[in-house]
Amino acid sequence: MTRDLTITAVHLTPILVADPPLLNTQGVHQPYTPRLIVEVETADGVTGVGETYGDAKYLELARPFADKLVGRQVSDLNGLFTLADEVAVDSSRVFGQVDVGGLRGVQTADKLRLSVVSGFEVACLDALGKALGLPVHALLGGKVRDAVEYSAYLFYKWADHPEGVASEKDDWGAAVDPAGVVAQARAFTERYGFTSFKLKGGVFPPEEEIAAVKALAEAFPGHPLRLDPNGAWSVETSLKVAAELGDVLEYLEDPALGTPAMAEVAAKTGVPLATNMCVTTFAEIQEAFTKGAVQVVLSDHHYWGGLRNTQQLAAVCRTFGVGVSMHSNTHLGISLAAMTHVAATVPDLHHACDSHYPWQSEDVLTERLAFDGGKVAVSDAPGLGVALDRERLAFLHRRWLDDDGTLRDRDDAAAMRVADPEWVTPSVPRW
Ligand SMILES: O=C([O-])[C@@H](O)[C@@H](O)[C@H](O)[C@@H](O)C(=O)[O-]
Ligand SMILES: [Mg+2]
Repeated sequence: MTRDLTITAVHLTPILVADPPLLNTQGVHQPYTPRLIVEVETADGVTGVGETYGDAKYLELARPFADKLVGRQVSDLNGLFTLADEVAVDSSRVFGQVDVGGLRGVQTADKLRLSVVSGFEVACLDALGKALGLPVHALLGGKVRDAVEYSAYLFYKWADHPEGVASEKDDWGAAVDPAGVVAQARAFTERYGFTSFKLKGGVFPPEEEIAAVKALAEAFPGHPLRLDPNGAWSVETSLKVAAELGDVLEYLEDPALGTPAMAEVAAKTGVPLATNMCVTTFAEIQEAFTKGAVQVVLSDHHYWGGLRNTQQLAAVCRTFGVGVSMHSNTHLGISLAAMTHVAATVPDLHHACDSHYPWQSEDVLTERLAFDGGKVAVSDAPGLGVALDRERLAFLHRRWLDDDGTLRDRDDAAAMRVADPEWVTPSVPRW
């Protein structure tokens, strides 16, 4: 049997999906957040789907990339990086852009480019898997586990988005103190069976966040707990928090910003440090590992450049005795499926992965992925094992088209200014 794996069409659909008012150190999530859905079609009529960040700067790179992809083989995964280099040269305006201090670490042009590649890589793997009748994990060398564990991703949050903002109502309620955080954690366990918990910090003064983690430790004795202020603390504050919470934390995530500060913290505490901010590219590994700045790297397959790069990162971490797990930003089911396939192939995955998915009430799939006992079962169906709901996709795309441009780029500080006009993104360290 012969198959024609030539890519005959690529469709890019930017969408806006509902997002609750989750607080972080930069502000609050907007009522809708942009994502980009990628579809790759082959000559044989197979379609593969991918998902990545959907802000304008990603779209600017994704469009020329999509044009260049037509005519290539869906199996040419290495070629995606060469193509990205060509697009980067053509789009030198975007390529030169550097934005320091985002929640995803230093946002270099290289990372933007890799995030775009990841959406196409996942779509190509999905198409290839469907064409060959193999699940994505088999294309990655095969699963070593049948289910992947995720942690409950707790956020301080308001009950509603600020008044006057059109948005979907969520049923989580507010969480702005230790009791609210514990109630949210209970809801997570009841709804999804999670057994480990991560609290997004950097929102309230450290003493309040310490109290919240202590309350979690009391409510869920012996369960793995993490706190992630996204680099909002000084070295001194980080060490105080580590001393207070050392007995109950699985790890502290990005307490201080950047490798030198993280190395200073790591040198003076026994609490393991994790990051999705100071090690976000292969180029950042050497300094961080040499200085002993991090004990766990949280891969985000989007900005690491896809599932195969995530496997390579895991291999480097294994070599240096550094742990690996998965970071998450706001995402939908295609990305959760992709994360689950790659996580299923990583041998030493000793920490539950992060996922924002429970916070997303909307999706583009006919059937949402389910957490059972805090785990997602690894699909053995061809490709990712998910199906696109075209009506939902069209509806969410319509929302993107109707937006006047204010929500097409995620801006947590702008969302906060709706509630507090004086708000400016705090300088770092905040405490
Ligand atoms: O969604 C958020 O507010 C998070 O803070 C996100 O932007 C981070 O990238 C992330 O979840 C993290 O672990 O740092
Ligand atoms: Mg983090």
